[in-house]
Amino acid sequence: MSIPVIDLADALAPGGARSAAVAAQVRAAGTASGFFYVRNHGVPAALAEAQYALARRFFELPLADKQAIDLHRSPSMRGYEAIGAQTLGAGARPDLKESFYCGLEYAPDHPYVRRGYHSYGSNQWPAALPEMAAQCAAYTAALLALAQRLMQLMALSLDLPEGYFDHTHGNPMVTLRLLRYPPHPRDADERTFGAGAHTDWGAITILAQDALGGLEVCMPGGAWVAAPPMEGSFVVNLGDMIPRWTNGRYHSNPHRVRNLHSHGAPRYSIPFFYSPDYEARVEPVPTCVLPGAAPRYEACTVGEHLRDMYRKTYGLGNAGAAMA
Ligand SMILES: O=C(O)CCC(=O)C(=O)O
Ligand SMILES: [Fe+2]
Repeated sequence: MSIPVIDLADALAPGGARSAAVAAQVRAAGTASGFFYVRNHGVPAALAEAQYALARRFFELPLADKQAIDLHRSPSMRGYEAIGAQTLGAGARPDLKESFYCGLEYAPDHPYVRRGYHSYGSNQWPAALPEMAAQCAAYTAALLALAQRLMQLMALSLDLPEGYFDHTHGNPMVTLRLLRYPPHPRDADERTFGAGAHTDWGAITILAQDALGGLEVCMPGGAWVAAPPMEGSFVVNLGDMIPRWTNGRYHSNPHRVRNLHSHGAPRYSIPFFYSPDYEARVEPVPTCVLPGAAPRYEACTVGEHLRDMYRKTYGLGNAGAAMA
């Protein structure tokens, strides 16, 4: 079993001629590993290339410039995270990657910011890269449109009207992350990863990866397979919200990264994490629950789901308090 490639040509607009065919492919991927590639996805190649170029410029800044916008200075989890700051896999060593987080700008008087919803707020930008805010905003807008179209195709794939999830599209929780992985150390043990095995927590992740490779996906039988780069494509994977929405029919599978094949070069990747409106309800859709059967998941909101995920990872300490 491998990771399928889905061509989105003629399926990008509602009612598109190939929408039903694409929905069938989404259903096959969702019930298998929850991973698929997309091509002809509508995001201009020049926009993605500019985003890589920006990521390189950002990570090449002096450490002090990056530390000046440390994530921990931001109430909305935006900014720089140093190498080794995150440990993803159970029993793994801290991840060998550094990153930068940004997202949609929500003004201080936005109700969700006032309510202290996790990651709603404003960005931190490095003073040395004045072009960064506009480039990230343009890339985010393009990826947000793609993510919301994928939610429509997912609705179709579940035998629902394609607009079924549209009411959850307002005030989305969106995180764009720039990642740089140093070369994997030659003497690294089996507990060392660029990113340890994990599932994503949100709804849909759209990943741009450079030409070096290193991403591996856990298939339904438990085998790890490479998800090699494919020019002009993104890797899409379903996050933990989707099993909840589909009553376990679609999967959010573990994946991990090791920068093993780059001949000493750093690997860059740019995941875009999409979650719907923080207040939207997530409950098993009617087409995924047998008549008379109890759903496997309780209804919750997007915010409650994400809070559960943080608690699972960090315990009930600070993260729980910050989300309250
Ligand atoms: O860098 C990659 O290829 C994957 C990153 C990833 O899985 C994540 O950030 O959640
Ligand atoms: Fe991930």
